[in-house]
Amino acid sequence: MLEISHLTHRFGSTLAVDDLTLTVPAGRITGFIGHNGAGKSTTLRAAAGILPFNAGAIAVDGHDVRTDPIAAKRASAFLPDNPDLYDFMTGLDFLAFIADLYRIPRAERRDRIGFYAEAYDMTGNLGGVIGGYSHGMKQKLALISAFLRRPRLLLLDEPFVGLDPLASHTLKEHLRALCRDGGAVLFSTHVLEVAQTLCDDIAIIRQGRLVVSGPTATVTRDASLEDVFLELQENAR
Ligand SMILES: Nc1ncnc2c1ncn2[C@@H]1O[C@H](COP(=O)(O)OP(=O)(O)OP(=O)(O)O)[C@@H](O)[C@H]1O
Repeated sequence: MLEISHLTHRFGSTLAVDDLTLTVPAGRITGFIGHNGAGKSTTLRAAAGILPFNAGAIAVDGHDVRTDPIAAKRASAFLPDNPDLYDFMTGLDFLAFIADLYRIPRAERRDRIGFYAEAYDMTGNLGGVIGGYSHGMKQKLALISAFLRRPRLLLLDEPFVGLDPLASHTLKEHLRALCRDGGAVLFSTHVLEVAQTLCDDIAIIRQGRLVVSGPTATVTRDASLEDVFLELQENAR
């Protein structure tokens, strides 16, 4: 579903991502783990088609993000760690705007908004302006807008930070459901426990380079990775 080949990107003299190759298959949740500044957000933004990267190639559901950007963006939804939404709009206006943008038929949008708003306990808040939302409420609205689109690929940057335990639980269920329906998920996290319990696959990035990727059980069992895990755990603390 997502094919990243030899992705390389620099910000000035900082080599943020260095020759990274990673595949996220359909039907699987992949956890993208690394310490602060490892290159996770840069990779996710490149995959989402919002960061013009220096070298390499990325395809989403077979669509090259550089040569076929509209099809690639249509197939994926990206949630940044700090969603920048339109403060002057109500939550409902924002969702209607996204539904218009992605041409979601009226009956479907009503059903999906109703379903996801209920699931994230946002039904009573959608009439309020986004500027008055808490950080967690903004995050939930961004999640609803992503699920509303039924993306094939979901790219999430630290999605569990700021969510209450119930919303975190709901999100995990929705990620699993998206994969059951043939979609794929790539999300970044510092929390190893979340990755270990939720992910089918884990990819570890350090200083812009992919250290390892593969099925969670294999990656976490590999003794040579103990150092990487310890380092990440220290970082998380
Ligand atoms: N817009 C930017 N301008 C300059 N340097 C940047 C920019 N964005 C990221 N970087 C640098 O690129 C490197 C990778 O950053 P990135 O945000 O991808 O890491 P990350 O793994 O997502 O980190 P975190 O877990 O802290 O979010 C870091 O050295 C960072 O300082």
